[in-house]
Amino acid sequence: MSYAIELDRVSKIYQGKKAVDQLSLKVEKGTVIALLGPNGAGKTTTISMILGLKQPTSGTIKLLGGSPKDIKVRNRIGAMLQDVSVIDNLKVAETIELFRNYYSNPLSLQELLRISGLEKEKDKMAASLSGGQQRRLGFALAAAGDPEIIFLDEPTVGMDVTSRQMFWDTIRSMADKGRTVVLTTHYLEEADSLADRIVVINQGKVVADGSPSQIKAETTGRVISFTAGASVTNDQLQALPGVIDVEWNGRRVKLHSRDTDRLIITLIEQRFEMKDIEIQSGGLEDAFQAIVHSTN
Ligand SMILES: Nc1ncnc2c1ncn2[C@@H]1O[C@H](COP(=O)(O)OP(=O)(O)OP(=O)(O)O)[C@@H](O)[C@H]1O
Repeated sequence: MSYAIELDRVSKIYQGKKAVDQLSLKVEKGTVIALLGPNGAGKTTTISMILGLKQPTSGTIKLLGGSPKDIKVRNRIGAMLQDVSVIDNLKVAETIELFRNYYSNPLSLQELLRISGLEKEKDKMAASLSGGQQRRLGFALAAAGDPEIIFLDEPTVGMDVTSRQMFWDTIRSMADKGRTVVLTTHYLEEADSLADRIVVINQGKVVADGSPSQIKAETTGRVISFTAGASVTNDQLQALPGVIDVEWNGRRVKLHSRDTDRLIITLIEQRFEMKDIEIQSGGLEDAFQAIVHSTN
């Protein structure tokens, strides 16, 4: 099996602090993979190392079977990083043309303007675009060489709802053409809707890995939330059978459990002081919170 990306026990240490810790990951070609994790988890550092922009402290990385620093490999990938910097005094179309010229088989200017939704802005100065439009230009530049793997670091930050939906459609059509897409995002809905595979990173380590439905099913099951009376303590709740995680927000409590039917009966039998009880099936948001909580 040839993988698009292979990381073998990769670590990155900054001034004695481990940003990425013995991370191993294999990504099959044609996958849309989302890296999720709280701020500072190590997502951007991981992507920068895969791209050859940062050197791992230890471990090995293969990109399309070769070295991330190999120019032939680099020509087959595209990246949209968090800070898109535009070139002064160039129009949108001119900027895209400049990038197209780097590649032997670029997508056409027309196609790039279309997939980034910048047809109307093509004659505007790139520096005058709004934040969301600049990110779309960043996407057009990342896609310019018709890459086999495209890396998107927080791609939809600052995009309005329409742009985001259009962007998602574009990502899906890239995946349909067999392209590998690696994205980091804080929008769990985005990961849920786009990704075949979600890898949750916390403190530089992979703490969960699976399809969105596997992540949801394996980790949380369901959630009971209620407003707890003054007598209810965290220790009492943690000790209840089947409780995976307890989250507090003021006096509002969220109990994660695989068997909420049994748990609600226990809570009532033990006469816990509860108001405004809700039972929800856990979504990706809850799964994510539970994973991060339990691995902190
Ligand atoms: N150049 C650097 N020098 C020192 N520490 C750094 C450097 N870059 C990142 N770090 C630290 O490494 C850790 C991982 O950072 P990284 O940017 O990879 O996280 P992230 O998951 O992308 O976060 P976010 O979601 O906030 O973008 C953090 O603790 C960060 O402070």
